[in-house]
Amino acid sequence: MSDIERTMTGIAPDAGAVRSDLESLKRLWALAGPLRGTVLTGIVYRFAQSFCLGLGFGTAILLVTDLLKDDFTPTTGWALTMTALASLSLFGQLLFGFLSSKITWFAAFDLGAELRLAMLDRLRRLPLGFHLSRNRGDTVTMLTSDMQMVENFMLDGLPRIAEAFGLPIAILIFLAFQDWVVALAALASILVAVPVYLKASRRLAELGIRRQDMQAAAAARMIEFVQGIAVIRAFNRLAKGAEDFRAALQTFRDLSVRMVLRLTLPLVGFGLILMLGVPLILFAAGWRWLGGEIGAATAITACMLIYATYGPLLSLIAVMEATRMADASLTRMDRILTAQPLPEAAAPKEPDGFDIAFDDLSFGYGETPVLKRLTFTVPERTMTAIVGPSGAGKSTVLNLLPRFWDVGGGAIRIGGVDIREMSSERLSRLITVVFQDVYLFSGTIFDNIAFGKASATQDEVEAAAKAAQAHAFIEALPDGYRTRVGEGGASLSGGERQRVSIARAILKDAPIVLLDEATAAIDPTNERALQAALAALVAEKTLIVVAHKLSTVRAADDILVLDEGRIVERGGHDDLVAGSGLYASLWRHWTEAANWRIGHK
Ligand SMILES: Nc1ncnc2c1ncn2[C@@H]1O[C@H](COP(=O)(O)OP(=O)(O)OP(=O)(O)O)[C@@H](O)[C@H]1O
Repeated sequence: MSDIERTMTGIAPDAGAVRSDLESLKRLWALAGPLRGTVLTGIVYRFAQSFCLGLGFGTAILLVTDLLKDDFTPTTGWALTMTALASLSLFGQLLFGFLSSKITWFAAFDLGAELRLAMLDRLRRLPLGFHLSRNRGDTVTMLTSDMQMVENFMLDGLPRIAEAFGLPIAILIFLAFQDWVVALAALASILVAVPVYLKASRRLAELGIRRQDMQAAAAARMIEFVQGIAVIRAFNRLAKGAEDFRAALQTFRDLSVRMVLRLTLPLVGFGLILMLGVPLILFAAGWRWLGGEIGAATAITACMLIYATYGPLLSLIAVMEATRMADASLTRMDRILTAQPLPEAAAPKEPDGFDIAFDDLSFGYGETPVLKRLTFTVPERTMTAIVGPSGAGKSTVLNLLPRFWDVGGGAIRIGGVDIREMSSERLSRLITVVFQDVYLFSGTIFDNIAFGKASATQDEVEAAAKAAQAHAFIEALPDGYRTRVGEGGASLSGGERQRVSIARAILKDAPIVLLDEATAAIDPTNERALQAALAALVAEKTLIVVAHKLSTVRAADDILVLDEGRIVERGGHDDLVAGSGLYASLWRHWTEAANWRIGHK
């Protein structure tokens, strides 16, 4: 793997398992789950369609060999049999062709839908760290083009493999009835060529995965380009964005060319070995005819059928790339499907109350410890503020409560129950998180607020919006609550977005609220509205807030001062400010900054 690939894809070189075609088919088979029966029926129909074509050829053999016999006199029964066989071949091809197309289309789409749902479910259950360490564009590509590759393989590749074998098998059976030596001669080159094909395909596996990764990286660059368009324009870096995309495409192209080059020789080898069957059959047929073992008619028809035997198998060459692409897609999807989700409690417990206890808690995102042996409790319906310098680990404390990550050492208990022993669904109902960065989904304002409670009525949504001081500005929008906001809430101001997110949290009405206060100063009107909104949200709740504002810190029942992942001070505001520790110095800086702002107004 080249440096540029590693940089662009962010994927470790050993991240993709290299599988043979047969192993890939097995993997696909395992993924097909309950649809296996349908998939198999589709393949069997396609095989039958091809077999029926072979029946046509077989009928022709019988017809010619019989007619060429010296002592043969056609009878009505014979004519009827030939007509029936030919009709059966034609009718079978039409019928099985239709059935196979119909059933494989349905199976492919059903499988695609099932796989997408399985992927989304897995994505939902994976720790947040997994998502943050991945490129968002890569996940999107996996859910779109990788899925498409697998669907196409089910729809087209797999049936074509069945088809490639149906006709040759039918012909071989007919030949075997005529003369087993000729049939064996026809089979010999197939037996040697197929392993060559499988080996060649396996050689392509690793390149195929890298090629798909690069394609995903190119798509990711495009997504990044669109998402960061404002920054790119502000810094006049349009050319840089295009350059990155071009570099990704160039690497993708180079890998594709290498793949074709690497494919050429083994595929020519496969074709050559297969076609060696032609002289072999000619020799066998001639030898058997000269030896008087078979009639001239059999020898001639065997020679005529040579290309019908090998032609369909040669079409496997075209299927190889589709197989490799589908396999690469499967390998990429496996990175998600086989990633370890957060463990779920086998026998979930119910919390007794909503007090929170951090018990000797340690945590690091990687090797470096971020939180070091924190022990503190937050009694029910109280407010605890966490303060400290940037990077001290304040947001990390909040991230561990909803299990965005699992703790490294120690435990977090809510109502006496370790959060890992509750069901994730119960834990999610217990906690509302209001982030610094508000995310609104593309949809109406109503949908965005109702996100907090699936069954919310218009009245409930409006009541929550009123409490969050958002009703007035929502009513003033062109379509009120039915106004659509762009992805991320693009069409609203920062303060408006925040109040919509608080309305969403109010509607959820969870007993524990985690609040990562916005650091950016906002205008006084918005600030007042925001404070009122927050007051409505946190009334009667157990609240932990990462505090950046003087008003918030003063209002807290308890203040934790965090520095380099440790609690260095703890207590009420008055006691802490009277001391000479970190809090007193932080407080001095805050008040100086506030006075400075006021003085400069
Ligand atoms: N997803 C992550 N992956 C790896 N390291 C992280 C991640 N998030 C935070 N960190 C690191 O963990 C440490 C604590 O970060 P955290 O965001 O908890 O600090 P904070 O006190 O909230 O800072 P701030 O006040 O600036 O928001 C920092 O050194 C940060 O670089």
